[in-house]
Formats: sequence, structure tokens, C-alpha cells
Amino acid sequence: MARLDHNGDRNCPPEPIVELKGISKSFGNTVILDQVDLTIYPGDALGIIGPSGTGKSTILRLIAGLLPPDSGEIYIKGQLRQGLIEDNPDPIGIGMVFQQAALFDSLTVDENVGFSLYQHSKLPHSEIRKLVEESLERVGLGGSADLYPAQLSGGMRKRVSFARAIIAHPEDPSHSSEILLYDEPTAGLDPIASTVVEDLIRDLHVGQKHCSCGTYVMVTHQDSTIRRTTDRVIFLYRGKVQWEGTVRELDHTDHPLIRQFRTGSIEGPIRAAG
Ligand SMILES: Nc1ncnc2c1ncn2[C@@H]1O[C@H](COP(=O)(O)OP(=O)(O)OP(=O)(O)O)[C@@H](O)[C@H]1O
Repeated sequence: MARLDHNGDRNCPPEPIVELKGISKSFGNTVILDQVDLTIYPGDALGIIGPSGTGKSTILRLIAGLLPPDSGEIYIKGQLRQGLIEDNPDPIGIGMVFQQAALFDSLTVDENVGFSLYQHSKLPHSEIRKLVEESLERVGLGGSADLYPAQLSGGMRKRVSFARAIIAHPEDPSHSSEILLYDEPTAGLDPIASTVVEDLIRDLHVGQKHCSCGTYVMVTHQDSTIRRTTDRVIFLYRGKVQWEGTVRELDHTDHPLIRQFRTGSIEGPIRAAG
């Protein structure tokens, strides 16, 4: 199928930002991913769904370079990744937003958001503080830099973790995230707090489509999050991408796996996980 590029031209595919080719991963004797191919293009808002334990988070950790594949190849902007992210930096920054906001409770919001800059850059602290403030503004948390995580709601803590993932690295722009990986960012939030976070994800995406962090992958079990934040969805099951389509097609396909997942029925090809 011809792909539309961002100018609406056909037959002019942009260079993929991430490519997984024949990726396999097992833990012990259990095969989690079995020769998975996946291509992510600049500007993609890709959702990964599927039953619990099917390997969705594992895919994110592989893309982030936190976990090595057993076999297959990962290309980041056309460059074959060798080893893990700590061994060889990628040509672009890849940010990850975890289900638990993963903030340091003993550090302020400022110290959490600017953590890697305070640790690794030579920028003066006043400059880093400015970058932190800018990042907090973008997630709607301006003025909260001196608070501690314990003083924030769950939704606010998640937004702090977004601010940390998208902070600019002016000394080394390759560290600024060009792709964000969201692992269940709305899990545990009430429906209204989820909507705030979903809107933020979309706003960050739409505002940044042609530059840094305008591309993301979303892993979630929340129906509203899939509908409100993604354009394209893949369904992972038994180690394989079993279905791929648009959010709209999710509602209409009669693919047996999607139909069962959509209705939550225990009858069907997916075995209930306990
Ligand atoms: N480091 C690890 N060591 C051993 N097993 C692991 C490890 N990481 C993941 N697994 C196992 O791999 C399987 C896939 O895990 P993963 O977290 O990727 O699933 P998931 O689809 O994201 O699940 P969920 O929807 O429940 O979050 C699970 O059975 C998990 O227990």
C-alpha cells in the first residue's frame, strides 16, 4: 500500500525512524517475541495492544536499547544498533515514560526533570533550571519545580516524568528525545486525569510533528488512551504482530482476536490469563 507522507504525497515514504527486523526474544524457555518486524515512521502515533504478558513492554525496552534481542536487527534512523544504549549511543534520543513515573522521591521536581543534565552536562545550573522550567511549562506544570514528588497527584507525577523525557539537551541535541515510548502512562489514573494526560500526549505530538519527539509508541490497556492518542495500532499475541490497522478499523474488523479483545469475552482464540 502506498504511504502518504506528511505533505500528502504518495509513493514517497519517509525514512523510518525505527525498524525492527526479525526480532526474537525469550526469557528462559518462553518465547516472548518471535521474529517480529515493525517499522516506525517520523510522526507516527503507534499503539501496541494485546493481552497481558504478550511482550508489549519488552518491545519498548528493546527499542529503547535497555534490553538486547536474542536475534534480529534494530535500526535507528537507518543505523544498525550494536549492543545496548549504554554501549553505543543511538543517532537520536529515545525517551521512555514508564507506568510508574519513576521519580526520585528525595529530589525536587527540578532535580528529577533535569537529572541527566545535572549529572552529565557542563551547563551552568541556572541554564539547566531554565530548561527544566521550559519543559515543565510544556506539560502544564510551570511553577512546580521546587515541589517534591510526594506533594503531587499521580497524574502530575506522570507529567513530571514526561517533562524529564522531553527536556532539551542543547549541548548534545542527539540526546533530546526524537521518539517517546509510553508504557501505560494512564494506568491507575481516574478518567479525568487520564484525559488530561492523553490530551497532553497528543498536544506534544501535534506540536512537534516535524521535529523532536513528534513520534511515539504507546503501550496501554486503556481503551480511551488508544482511541485518543494513537492513529495506527498493532495487536501482539503469541510472539507475533497478529493484526495492524487504524483505530477506526479496530471497531469494525471481524478479525477473531480483535473481536474477542474488543468485547472482553473469555470465549475465543485468546486464552484468559488467570
Ligand atoms: N527480565 C525478565 N526476565 C524474565 N521474564 C521477563 C522479563 N521481562 C519480561 N518477562 C516476561 O516476559 C513476558 C512479557 O512481559 P511484558 O512485560 O513485555 O508483557 P506485556 O505485554 O507488557 O504485559 P502487561 O500487559 O501485563 O504489562 C511476561 O511473561 C514477563 O513475565
